[in-house]
Amino acid sequence: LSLDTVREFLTREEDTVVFGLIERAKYPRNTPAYDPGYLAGGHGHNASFAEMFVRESEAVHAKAGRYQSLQEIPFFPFRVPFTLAPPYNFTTELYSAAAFVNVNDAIWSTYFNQLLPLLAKNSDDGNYAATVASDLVCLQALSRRINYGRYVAEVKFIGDQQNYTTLIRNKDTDALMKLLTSEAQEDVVKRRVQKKAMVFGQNVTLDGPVETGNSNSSQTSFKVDPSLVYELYDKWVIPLTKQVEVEYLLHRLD
Ligand SMILES: O=C(O)C(=O)C[C@]1(C(=O)O)C=C[C@@H](O)C=C1
Repeated sequence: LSLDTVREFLTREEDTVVFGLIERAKYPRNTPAYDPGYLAGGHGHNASFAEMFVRESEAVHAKAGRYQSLQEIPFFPFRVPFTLAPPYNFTTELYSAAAFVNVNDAIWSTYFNQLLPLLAKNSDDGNYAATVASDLVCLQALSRRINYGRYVAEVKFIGDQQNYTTLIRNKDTDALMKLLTSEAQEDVVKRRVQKKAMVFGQNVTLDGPVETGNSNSSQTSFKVDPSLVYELYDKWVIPLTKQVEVEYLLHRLD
């Protein structure tokens, strides 16, 4: 594990996040799928259709061993044994006391409350199952990307143990945040995801050249607004990743 390899992972996840958003943007808001009142009587608590779908899907994934790899953390922790496949002997680069640090709760509420209203058109076509299936893909991609901050933090800790150890001992959250931040890198990431939204989200036709999405072609319309993807990273994805990094570091010497 090195800073280059963890950054490569984050870069590849950008593709998954952007494609996920493009797929979700195919469907309208479909608000009943998120309304706890829609499933009357469900499972004895007020879960929305989206929540039920994610919970049931994750149970299948857990059974298939998806969360044996620490790269992914489910939104709903289970004690479901994985029975569909033989175990794989994963090695982990993470420090065990900090390995399960995650911000899935914050990702969940940010996705449904802040992002979806900006992403999907405000109407209802009844395709709730397909819609929440695409939410699940987005949530998994965002969670994998953001909670990968654990790996980034491990690399940074190993690379500068002396400074990090002092700050961790002092529980100096602000100084940790400062030490792990690279504004130049954040700028690269935000501009790259915006460009990916332009490249992946253009309409491809056989006539004419490939649309480049440059600002003087006013015809160009993208499946997801590239500036929304920039903002998603600027306001949520990067800050939450940094929160994971800080929380991981705070447990790095436990
Ligand atoms: O690449 C890093 O160094 C990271 O820590 C990841 C990340 C990001 O979320 O993209 C977060 C904090 C840094 O300021 C820069 C980028």
